Amino acid sequence: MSAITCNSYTDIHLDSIQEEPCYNTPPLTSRSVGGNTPRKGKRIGNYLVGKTIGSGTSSKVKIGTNIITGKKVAIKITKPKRIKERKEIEREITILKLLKHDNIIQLYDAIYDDERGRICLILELVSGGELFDYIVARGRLSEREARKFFRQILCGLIYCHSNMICHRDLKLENLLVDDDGNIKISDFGYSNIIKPGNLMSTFCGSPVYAPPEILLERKYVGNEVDIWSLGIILFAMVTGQLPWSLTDGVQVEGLDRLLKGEFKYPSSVLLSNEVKDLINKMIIANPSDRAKLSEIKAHPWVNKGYELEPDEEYLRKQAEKTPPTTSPSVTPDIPISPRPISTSTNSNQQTSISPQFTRIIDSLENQDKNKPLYSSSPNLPSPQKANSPHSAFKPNFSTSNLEDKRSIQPLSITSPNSPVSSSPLTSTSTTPPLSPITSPSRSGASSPTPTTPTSFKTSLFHGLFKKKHSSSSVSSSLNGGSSSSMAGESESGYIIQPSPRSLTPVQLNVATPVSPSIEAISQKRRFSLEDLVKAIRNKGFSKNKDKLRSIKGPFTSLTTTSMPPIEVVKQIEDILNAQQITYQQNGFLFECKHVGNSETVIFEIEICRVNGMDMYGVKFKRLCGNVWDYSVIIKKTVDSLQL
Ligand SMILES: Nc1ncnc2c1ncn2[C@@H]1O[C@H](COP(=O)(O)OP(=O)(O)OP(=O)(O)O)[C@@H](O)[C@H]1O
Repeated sequence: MSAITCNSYTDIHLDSIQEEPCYNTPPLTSRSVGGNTPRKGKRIGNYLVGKTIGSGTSSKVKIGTNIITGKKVAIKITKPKRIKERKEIEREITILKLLKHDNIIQLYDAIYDDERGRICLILELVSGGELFDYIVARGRLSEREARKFFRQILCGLIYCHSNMICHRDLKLENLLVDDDGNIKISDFGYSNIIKPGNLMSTFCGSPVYAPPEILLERKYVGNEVDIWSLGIILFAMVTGQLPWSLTDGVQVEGLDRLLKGEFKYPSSVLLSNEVKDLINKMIIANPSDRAKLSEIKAHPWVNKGYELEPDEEYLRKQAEKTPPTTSPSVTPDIPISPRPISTSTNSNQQTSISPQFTRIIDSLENQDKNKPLYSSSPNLPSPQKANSPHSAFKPNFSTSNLEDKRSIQPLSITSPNSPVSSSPLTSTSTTPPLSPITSPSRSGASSPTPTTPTSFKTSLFHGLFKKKHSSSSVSSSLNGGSSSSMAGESESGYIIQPSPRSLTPVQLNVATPVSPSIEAISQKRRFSLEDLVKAIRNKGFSKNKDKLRSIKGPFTSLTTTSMPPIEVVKQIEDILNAQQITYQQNGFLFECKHVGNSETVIFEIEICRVNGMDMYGVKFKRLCGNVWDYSVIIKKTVDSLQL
């Protein structure tokens, strides 16, 4: 590479980064080789650039070899053109730097090639390729094998969520398989910090794996989005198919069912009731009804044939790997047990967030405000440090409900004799296993709604949507795999990328025999999440009233809260059901009808944002009926609300 100016770590400004030890190689130009004999070929920093092993919408991933140590890495090269793209990659760096877990891809370094406008992520190389390809090669996975992968995905995700990070783009293509058959969650470009009481509104992810709230452009908390995607992933693993067919362009087949969370299992695939039960509890349209990670990890299917729940097993393995010592021989990367501060989200919910973590949240928020991202040198562990005992997994898993309690030990790297790591098996999850299928929308262990089974012949994930062109695995690339180009954008703004590999979704509405086989569809146009959201808008699914309105009031202390509106929605549903009030819900608006002895009362309940404040309010409006009856109902409702 000629005259590259690799301002390695030019300017990341997060304090957390500075607290980590600096193992970085010094910033290099292409001619600086750290004392060793320079090797020929393209270089990025200290890395000799090899073959392309994958590519995404905005990146190319190549094999790199550290010219000093000879260690192989993956180099994700991005050339952000827009601020949004740059933010995404910077966010990915920021978040990846915080995460150290065996089931999450490790970031070793980030190199800023200012001259060529590139940002290069030096990542742990995962040689087995994408889980997507793994499934394609096999048609589908046995439940046993799916369980093994699923437990590992769960471990990584529990770690993320307990550290208040949601991924928001979980899909088979972002789950890499290493040489030992272990999962590594990758691509944290859309990940975000879950800030208690705050809702997210960015629509992101991949159409096939995105839940209704994203497609309908509603606000969401974050965790539930990942749970939905997890459900789709499990469905795909065990059936080799997707629950819905979202066909090319704006002809969105199966969309109504997707938005309602209705799907059917292919009749050609014999599945256990347990796995269906678990999938049914994850793929649920209403985000607050989706199973929590604490329920999922305790589910009988997840633990069949295993002694411990996934995270407990992980901790045990970590403890076995780390020899017990009385005093830590190495200073932890991040302080042990940072003094927590409390962020109260509501009376029942207490969240402890370390000052360090708060800084990170603030930094990410500043990113959103277009503040400069980089101002100081980040210090990332070098590849040589990848297996440091301090990369052990230490979230607090003893909570019975991770999402609800949000009791976290963010980023606490615990020394081998710290309380957490010394007793890794003391997790005391009190969450009972999930009960048998309870979802009212699902009958038995199968689909909730009678829909015609459909075949999954081609393009399950690929031809339909934006799909990365990657070689089938790193190994094949090492043996001379082809290179690929970055995805381009068409004039219309659609992402067009010829896909050499494709899978097919369940073709609902088409009475063809179910086939789990996967055929390749090439040259099929993909469409992005944006296109799908537009299509939904055009179809009129997404109405304004689905959005949270911002109003001044009037509100009282009994009708205001900092609780996420989605939780308030759930409460209102429960209260109305308990009072036997019929209602129709449109996003944050409930149109209610109470048939009394004398008269029918019709009224509205709406959850709104309190103008200019980070609070939400519940607003009531009588449309018709007796005022006295109405006030009795409202009093009861307000008294039952726990805001
Ligand atoms: N560490 C790694 N080791 C091996 N292969 C990798 C690694 N990271 C990424 N890849 C390959 O490169 C592909 C693209 O990477 P990645 O998903 O991170 O890119 P992206 O541009 O963020 O993708 P997207 O289109 O989802 O935005 C992956 O699907 C995978 O096949």
